[in-house]
Amino acid sequence: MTDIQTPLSLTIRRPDDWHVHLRDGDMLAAVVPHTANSFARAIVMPNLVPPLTTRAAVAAYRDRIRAAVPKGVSFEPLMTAYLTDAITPDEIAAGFAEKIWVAAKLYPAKATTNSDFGVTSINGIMPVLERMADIGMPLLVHGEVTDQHVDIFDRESMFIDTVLALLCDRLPDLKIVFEHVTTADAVAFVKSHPQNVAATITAHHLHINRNAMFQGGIRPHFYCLPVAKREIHRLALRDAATSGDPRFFLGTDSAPHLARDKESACGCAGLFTAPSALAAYLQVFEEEGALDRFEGFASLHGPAFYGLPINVQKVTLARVSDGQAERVAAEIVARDQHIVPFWAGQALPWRIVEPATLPA
Ligand SMILES: NC(=O)N[C@@H](CC(=O)O)C(=O)O
Ligand SMILES: [Zn+2]
Ligand SMILES: [Zn+2]
Repeated sequence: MTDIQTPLSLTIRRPDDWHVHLRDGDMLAAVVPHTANSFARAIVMPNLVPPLTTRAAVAAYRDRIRAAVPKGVSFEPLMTAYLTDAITPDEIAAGFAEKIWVAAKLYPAKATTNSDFGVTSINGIMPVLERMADIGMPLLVHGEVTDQHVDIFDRESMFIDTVLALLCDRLPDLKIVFEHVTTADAVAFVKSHPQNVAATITAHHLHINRNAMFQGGIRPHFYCLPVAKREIHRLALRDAATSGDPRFFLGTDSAPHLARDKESACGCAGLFTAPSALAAYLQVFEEEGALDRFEGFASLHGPAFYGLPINVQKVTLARVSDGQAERVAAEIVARDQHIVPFWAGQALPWRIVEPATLPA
């Protein structure tokens, strides 16, 4: 008996990535095509060295990103400002009014990669946050406390209790994106707030729990921040992502680092997921029987939160059989940059089949 299976396919508005790191220089050139291939727009994080804190620096970076987009592909970077203790409400509001940036990013100082210039006290930047609430500008938050005495697996839930809940009480109108949530606590927090509090969820946190970092040995390519948590948290994230709740949307947190910087005695945090993220998300929705909710998560909820139009372009994705599946490279080498991607060597279960080339 032959088993003929109709290939499963899905046509949706072209998705956006609401949290990505594109870096600069050769690394930027190496990674932009991977994001632009899957996503129409992306919120680009400002944690360069030095960080992007002025209109001039962000506008110049936006030009460098646009120049790195392959010909024939349409991709629009949505820029963000990096909040420091010193940044002024006027600079933040001017960049927003001039459409140089669409949001500002709060990195608690030393919480994660390139956050040394981040904010040391939320109270200290209250005038900036008040102005953002007034003008409807979203605050994007890396939500972890930085106290090294707090267990690394508790830093997100502790941030909710000691920082985020108080901020939401104090500025109930401020639009907040709780970035790359990793815990059931964060999911519950977002659900218990009105629509002005939302969250991004990464593909990797939907796939791995903390065991992945220690499977048969130490696995630096599964180390990111916030660090992956227990299985119950991964399941809560899968529930939230596939629930259809518009407060949860796609943000890969694709964060490339040179392989040698991760494969080190003190390896840095961040997973390069851009090449495989879309397929990785889709697999989750397929496994959860929620393919009909994928478009909301990937293409509709984010623009609604940011007050931006949804993409006009559509893409068709198809389930590919194992024999025909494209494999993610074991290592991506471009412009002399050696990067190990998420799902290295594995077959991608879904791919974009239409349009064959993404329109400009
Ligand atoms: N997620 C990470 O582990 N790393 C990010 C920073 C961040 O998003 O916290 C990076 O820039 O490398
Ligand atoms: Zn972060
Ligand atoms: Zn990030």
